[in-house]
Amino acid sequence: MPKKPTNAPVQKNERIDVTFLDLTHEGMGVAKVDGYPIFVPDALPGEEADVKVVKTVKNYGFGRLMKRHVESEQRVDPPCPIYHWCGGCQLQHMNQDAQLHLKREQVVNALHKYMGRDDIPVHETIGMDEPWAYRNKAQVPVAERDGELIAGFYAKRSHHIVDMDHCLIQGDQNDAAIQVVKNIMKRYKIKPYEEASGRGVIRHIVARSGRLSGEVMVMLVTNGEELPHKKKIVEDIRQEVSGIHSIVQNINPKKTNVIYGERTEILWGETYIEERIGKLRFALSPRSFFQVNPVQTEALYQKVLEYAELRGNETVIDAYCGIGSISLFLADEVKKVYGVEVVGEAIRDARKNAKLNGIANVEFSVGKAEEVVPWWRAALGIQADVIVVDPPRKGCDEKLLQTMIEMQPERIVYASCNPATLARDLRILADGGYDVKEVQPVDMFPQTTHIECVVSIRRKDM
Ligand SMILES: C[S@@+](CC[C@H](N)C(=O)[O-])C[C@H]1O[C@@H](n2cnc3c(N)ncnc32)[C@H](O)[C@@H]1O
Repeated sequence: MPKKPTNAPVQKNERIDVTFLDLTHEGMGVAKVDGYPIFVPDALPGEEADVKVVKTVKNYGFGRLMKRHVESEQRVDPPCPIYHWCGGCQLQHMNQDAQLHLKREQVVNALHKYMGRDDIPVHETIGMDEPWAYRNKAQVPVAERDGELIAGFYAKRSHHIVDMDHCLIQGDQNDAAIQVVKNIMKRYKIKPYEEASGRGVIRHIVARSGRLSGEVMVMLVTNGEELPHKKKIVEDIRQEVSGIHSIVQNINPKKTNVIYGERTEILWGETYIEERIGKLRFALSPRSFFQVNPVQTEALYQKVLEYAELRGNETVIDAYCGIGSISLFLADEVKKVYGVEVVGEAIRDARKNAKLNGIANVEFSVGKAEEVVPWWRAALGIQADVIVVDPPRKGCDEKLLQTMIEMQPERIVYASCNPATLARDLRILADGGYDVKEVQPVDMFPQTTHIECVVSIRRKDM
């Protein structure tokens, strides 16, 4: 008999009747046996079921749902035929209202857990009218299985590709472009990259599109310089991908899970495609970060603008500015915006975007926000009235937070894609003399557990 791990009140293969109380970030139902959590795929809060325990470790276990006794009113049939295998979405089995509610709860819980605060107003999540076909970028790994070329997202918790003909959250143009490239690879017998041996040619197919411009960029991420039948492949992509504007090759010879290599070469067309948010035009280079859901990006930026409470005479810092989209969105309403971003290519795009939109009161710098902002203050005497931060999932660097506290801007607007690091950082700002006024969650990633939010923060004496 297997040894019972400490704290586990159940054993592997045991059958138990449970009631689900919660959902994990990966969309698994959470049930508890004597306080010991058991995570079960395809189970929703409020449901009751017969579960087989499949794994136990010290502080939690996993189960498989054998029979559902009570079904949640929030449950819907997931429209995607591969939903249960593919790891791309986690919430298709939950109706839209319940998804929005769950996302708000994630934020409320993080504020409670990491800040010990239950008094900060968290608004209802702003959802999409049509929460499908919203993504403007698809990066799809390719492989060979049983002699067949497959392309799709990784299965949940694995590196096993689930072959896909159609993705319901992808924009239609990207979706079609991925299938075209997959067929072209078959036509010219281009070998996909093989993780184990490090051999093969194409690692990922990437398609990016501008929702309003209709322009499409196809990027082939290859294992080396060589791309057999390059000319024919480029010609076929030009003929077969609707809206094609740019074809690029990114070279990644390293044995790594990181998708992109350092070098990117243009094979045909422009070096960028265009996207629009509100009245602004944005040029997107192959490697620059851009929000994946342009419809909701506009809602997010409107909130940033509202929370910035601009009067026209402010100096604003936009830290983690990407291709300068927030800086440019605010520029009309202020005296000056300084943007800082660590990726040089994104800053080149930001400058190009400023010109494209005829905006002159913005200045962009390449570097780490935590190094550049203190330098702006010390060497150039820049004093911000408003600071906007939009960091990656790991949140703001503590040095940047300290600089912000020392700089004493009247208002801070924090856009975040990770409630846990957001709450951690808000606590530092609150301890540094700032009031966290309110939080607005925005559903940038329908059908997934991810959530974005914008927070209004004010200096306490204001
Ligand atoms: C969530 S994105 C936000 C981009 C932009 N505000 C937007 O709305 O598209 C975070 C950005 O921070 C950049 N970044 C990551 N670490 C950084 C750092 N230490 N300093 C400055 N930028 C950084 C990333 O390259 C990325 O462009």
